[in-house]
Amino acid sequence: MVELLRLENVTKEYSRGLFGGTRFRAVEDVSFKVDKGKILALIGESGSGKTTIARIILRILRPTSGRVIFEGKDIFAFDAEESAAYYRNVQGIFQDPYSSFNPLKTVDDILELTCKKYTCSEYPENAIKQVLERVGLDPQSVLGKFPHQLSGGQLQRVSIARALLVKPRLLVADEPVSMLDASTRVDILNILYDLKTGENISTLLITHDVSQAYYVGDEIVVLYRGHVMERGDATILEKPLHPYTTNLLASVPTLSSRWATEEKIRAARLRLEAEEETVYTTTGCKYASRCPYASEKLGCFTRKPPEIEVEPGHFVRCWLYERR
Ligand SMILES: Nc1ncnc2c1ncn2[C@@H]1O[C@H](COP(=O)(O)OP(=O)(O)OP(=O)(O)O)[C@@H](O)[C@H]1O
Repeated sequence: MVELLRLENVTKEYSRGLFGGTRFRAVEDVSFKVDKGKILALIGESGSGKTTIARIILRILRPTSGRVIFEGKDIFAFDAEESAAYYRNVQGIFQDPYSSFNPLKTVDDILELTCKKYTCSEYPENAIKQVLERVGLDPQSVLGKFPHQLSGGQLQRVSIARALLVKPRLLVADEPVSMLDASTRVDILNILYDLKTGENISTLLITHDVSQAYYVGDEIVVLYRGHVMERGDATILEKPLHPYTTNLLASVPTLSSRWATEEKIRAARLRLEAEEETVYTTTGCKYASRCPYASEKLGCFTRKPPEIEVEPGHFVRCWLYERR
């Protein structure tokens, strides 16, 4: 496997509170790599730091510490030429396709502008038709239309087509299908899969949905409150080791189980709110207050667990796996 991008101990602190007086770590000591021609799925619940990581990789944010290495070089040490190449090589696809486009411009205008900015081809019209067909759109059905005249699924395909115009090496797709209906979701995930196998394009797929991650992910990274709790190839979702991953998989709804009662939902929400503040200041494991296995004896409440390689390529951040 050939590495394309690597995060090394990335930490991001934000200012919080009145006048930004307190600092808190939204992302802490995160390391993982994305290989060429592979899909890495980054899973995490709301607030776990997924978008922060995406924004760091897209160079919208700088990490407080740690490095992001693309093809062997720190992306925050690039010169102007390398930065321009990076912005071409790494393209973002976002959750809400409607907010990704200027509502006053037609699809042709939008794609031509991208072509002009990146001089994508000698024949922009042909290039545009080609990428639209690559994402399963009939050019005639979308060219000349404004974003609001297209469905969410069509528009998300247009945003992937726009990214493809510049021949990227890596797509950073932040919840790209969470606003789409179930069948359109699968179509878009299939496109990411086809781009990987056909054009060797890697994807960092950010999602809160474990089933999406398992559907297309070659590698999986499970994030909780800014920490990577477990990572490895897709089989880690078949035999999860971290109590958080196990819990996450157990909470995937199935047709045989009905939605929880109002009371249960309210209790869960209250518990999460109560945890919110303590979890960011804990000196121990961030999952300790919810973990059924957490104990004083293991040190879960006082010691931050390191990433432990439990089997080759399978990392778990949990004291249960400490070799004694
Ligand atoms: N600019 C900011 N200033 C202060 N806090 C921030 C800022 N951006 C994000 N945060 C906080 O950092 C934490 C991680 O946010 P982030 O958006 O990265 O999470 P996420 O996993 O993408 O969540 P979601 O799925 O809800 O988008 C959250 O607690 C959020 O409130």
